[in-house]
Amino acid sequence: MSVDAAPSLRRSLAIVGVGIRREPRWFAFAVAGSTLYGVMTVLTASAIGKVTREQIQPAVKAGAVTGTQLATIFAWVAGAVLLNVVGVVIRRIAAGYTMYNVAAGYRREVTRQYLRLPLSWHHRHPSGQLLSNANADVEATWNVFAPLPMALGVLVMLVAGIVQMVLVDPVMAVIGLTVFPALFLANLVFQRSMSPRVSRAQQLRAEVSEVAHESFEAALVVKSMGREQQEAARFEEVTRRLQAANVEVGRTRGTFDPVIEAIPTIGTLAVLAVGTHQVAVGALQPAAVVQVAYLISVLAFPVRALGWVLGELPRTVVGWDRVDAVLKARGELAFGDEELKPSGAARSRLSSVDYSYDIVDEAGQESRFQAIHGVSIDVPAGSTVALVGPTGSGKSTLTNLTLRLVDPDRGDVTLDGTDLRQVARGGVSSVAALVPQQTFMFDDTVRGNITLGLDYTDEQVWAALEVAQAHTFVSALPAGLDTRVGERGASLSGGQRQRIALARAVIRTPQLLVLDDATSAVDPAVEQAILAGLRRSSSGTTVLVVAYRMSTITLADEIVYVEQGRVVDHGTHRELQARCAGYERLVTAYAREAAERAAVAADEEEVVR
Ligand SMILES: Nc1ncnc2c1ncn2[C@@H]1O[C@H](COP(=O)(O)OP(=O)(O)OP(=O)(O)O)[C@@H](O)[C@H]1O
Repeated sequence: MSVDAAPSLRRSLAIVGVGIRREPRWFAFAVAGSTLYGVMTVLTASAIGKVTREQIQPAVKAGAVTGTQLATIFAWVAGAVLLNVVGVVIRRIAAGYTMYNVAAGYRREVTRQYLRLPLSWHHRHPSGQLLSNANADVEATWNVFAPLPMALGVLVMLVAGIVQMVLVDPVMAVIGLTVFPALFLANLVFQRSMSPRVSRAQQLRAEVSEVAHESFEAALVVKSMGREQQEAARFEEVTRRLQAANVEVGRTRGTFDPVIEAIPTIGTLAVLAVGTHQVAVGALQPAAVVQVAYLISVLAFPVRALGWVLGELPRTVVGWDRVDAVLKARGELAFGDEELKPSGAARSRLSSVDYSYDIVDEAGQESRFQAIHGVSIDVPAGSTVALVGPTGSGKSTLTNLTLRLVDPDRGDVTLDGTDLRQVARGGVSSVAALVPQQTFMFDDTVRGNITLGLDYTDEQVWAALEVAQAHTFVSALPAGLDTRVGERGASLSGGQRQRIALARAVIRTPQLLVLDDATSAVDPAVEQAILAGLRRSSSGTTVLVVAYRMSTITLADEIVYVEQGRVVDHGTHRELQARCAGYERLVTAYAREAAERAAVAADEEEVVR
């Protein structure tokens, strides 16, 4: 074995050990079943030797076979086969339980870890890769449990078989003992050439799933931009590479398989050649030759089973490395044990906060981009504060910081004076809610999308829908609250989805409600009604709203104006208009856009009349 193959074998065995420790009982059952099979196979050889000696040879000599002889032969062979079958059934069932239980456990862990890891980690990992980690990689890691119990159990068979061979005839046993090392060596060479090829195929399988996922996700862009051909070509390119890698794996297997198959057959032929000569010179009984020839052919199987395990081990290592990278991913948010007060509007503060994103370029080089520079924002309890700033100025990043979806690199973020890093897990989300730019709908009913499984009454749901100005359209839906919205809310318009997402936040009566451009798809009049409704219904709520419309901005008690990740100014709309040139320019543009839209709407009305 090469120098670098040894640690990899040791590593893969260590990984297998991890799996065994998770399902020791089922694994022990599987090995026991396999051992029964191994022992019975060897005993079958003895049974064949015995019936040859005691029943077949006399029958051949007599030139006729009696009913009793036939029945005895049948009873011995059938008994041995039955016990073999029992061993196989136990091993298969228990190995299945071992493999699927361990894989299911790891799938759950990977998924739990995804949900635990902060947004900053998710920013760096495409969802196709996550799918592949939770699925193909977990499978690749634990597939080894299919052949492993058999390989371990039949080791017993190998030892017992060799002992039996030596007992039957030492000369012929020497032939056997040459066959098995040759077979094992051929298997080792086979595994060494397979290992890199199998690793590459596994890596490419993950890549195919990543590209496929991205293509399906981007279906709308691809179709609307007429990029079907290019996207199909991109997918084809990666699948071709996978195809080539799999063909390479098949070719290697195809080259070795005949050699590995041929070795025991050559051994059996050698035993028959030497054996018949020995029988002819009267040195050996025919039964002994039959027994040893049978042993060589059946013992080739355990050696092959060991080969299958060795064949699976490279995939185990590749799969494990990818799964383990997720499980060991750092950056999990640490939680404290502070509780936030259960009700009443909360005061939210950011003090001298810096935040940087990790960026990975085409060449895989990591760097950091500082998006937020020394920002301090105070949102007094019960107030409505608007965040205003040009595109890319850091507004969404600030909302993420406010709700501790990410932690600042420097400075701190508090709710009612408690540093969010000290709050217990789940504490922040139980008192604060975010309605993000991109709304997500589950393929569930309207009710399910609002309650998210919590126990709210229909009255509460309708009240939240009313604040979100969604009650009219929901009551007009065919099944009202029970209407299914389709995958990602496909059966709803963008504005309707936003209003359901808003109702989802409102029903929780949060102490802090953060709206990140959450009403962009509803028309200004409805938006005005929503914000007025929020103010009326939410004396117990503080609202931080990322605003793009004059109507939203003028409703706020205070406006914070940001540019390039820095707070440039804050105050009332009038104050900022008077003293902040950047703000003035931006809101003038918003006002102009609103006026143009109103003019178009008026024209359309005129045409209709
Ligand atoms: N996941 C990310 N990785 C790297 N950089 C990011 C990431 N998300 C945002 N940025 C960068 O951080 C800066 C602030 O982005 P942010 O989304 O907070 O701006 P914004 O003011 O909300 O923009 P918009 O008004 O367009 O929604 C931008 O320059 C953006 O390119």
